Amino acid sequence: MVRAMSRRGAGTAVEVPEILFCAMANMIGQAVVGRPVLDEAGGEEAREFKEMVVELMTTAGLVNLGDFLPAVAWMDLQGLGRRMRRLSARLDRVWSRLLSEHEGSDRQQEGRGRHPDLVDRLIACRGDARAVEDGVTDLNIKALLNNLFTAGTDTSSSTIAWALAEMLANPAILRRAQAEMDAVVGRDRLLEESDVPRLPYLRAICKETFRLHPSTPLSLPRLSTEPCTVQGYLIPEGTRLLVNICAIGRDPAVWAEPARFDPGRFTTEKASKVEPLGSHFELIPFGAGRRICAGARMGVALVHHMLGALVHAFGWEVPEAQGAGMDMDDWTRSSDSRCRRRCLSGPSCARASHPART
Ligand code: HEM
Repeated sequence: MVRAMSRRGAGTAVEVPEILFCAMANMIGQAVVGRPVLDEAGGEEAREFKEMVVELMTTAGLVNLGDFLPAVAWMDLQGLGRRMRRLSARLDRVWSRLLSEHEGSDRQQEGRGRHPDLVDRLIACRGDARAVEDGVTDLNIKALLNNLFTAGTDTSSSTIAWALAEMLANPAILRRAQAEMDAVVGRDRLLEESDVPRLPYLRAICKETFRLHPSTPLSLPRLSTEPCTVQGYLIPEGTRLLVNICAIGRDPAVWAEPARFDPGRFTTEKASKVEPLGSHFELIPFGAGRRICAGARMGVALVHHMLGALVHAFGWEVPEAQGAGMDMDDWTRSSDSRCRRRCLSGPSCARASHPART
């Protein structure tokens, strides 16, 4: 990602969300199918894939009348069911192509021999009734690809885009982060993942972004399997539950000046121990408990490393052509439903120019 950006030359404007999304899909591709899946410079294929992922997440998050009035659900009054089926068919074509390419390439398969990727292992279990009750089917594999690529890409890339946008809006934070990196990493090489434990301010910036801009603001809908009482409220069996992650991160009873982006709040000795991985309930961008995000540790590692690499390697500024500056509104501050899409795919500010530093 950093190489692709520097090839564009100093001072060129880059569409940050696009380039991040592409890098993210490629890293997940590397782990899952053993190769990058998109052209690293972004382009049409990356744009189309990102569009599908964002549409999937926004459509799934819309209020569907049929959920509240089951008697009329079959009419699909808002057309959401039709929209999801169309989208699902488009995505299914992408996964089918990936799966058959994976099987088709003997040379690649030989190369992977010693280091089988996730799909190699799943293919090896296909039809093996001992592995899973009815064996693993192509449909199972495609569903898993769908899960990993959609849940892992836009979540991580929009978090990084928001972090960068907040740093551009607060240049003192950007300068402090770069000073920390210069002291720890220097300017002769790129920042590596192993540097992250020695960069407490970078980690504080990531936590503050997880708090203020969680990529999954209402988590995923869950269903209670038995009745229970929570703080005096009876929740009957079969209730659909949404955890308002966004409101938890902005609770004024817990966070001073909750609307302010202030990584400093995580630099005190006590607050620096608050981690976003589900054991501190005031900060749960990945959910918590048994159904916590399956990729939480990967998500944290990717956000730290990629944000760090971008901030360390380049100087950042908003291009003059952007005019009045950045639009930092998200869906919590607007009744416009398009803002929800914007919140998921990152702020509209994220086109930035990037003279290289490293
Ligand atoms: C910044 C990055 C990410 C954030 C903020 C995030 C957030 C979340 C949240 C809030 C949930 C719902 C948890 C719940 O219901 O309690 C979730 C579920 C999930 N996430 Fe992530 N995620 C991120 C990255 C990833 C990555 C990198 C992957 C995999 C490559 C991933 C895979 C999944 C999967 C498979 C689920 C569904 C788990 C289930 O079915 O219970 N996520 N994520």
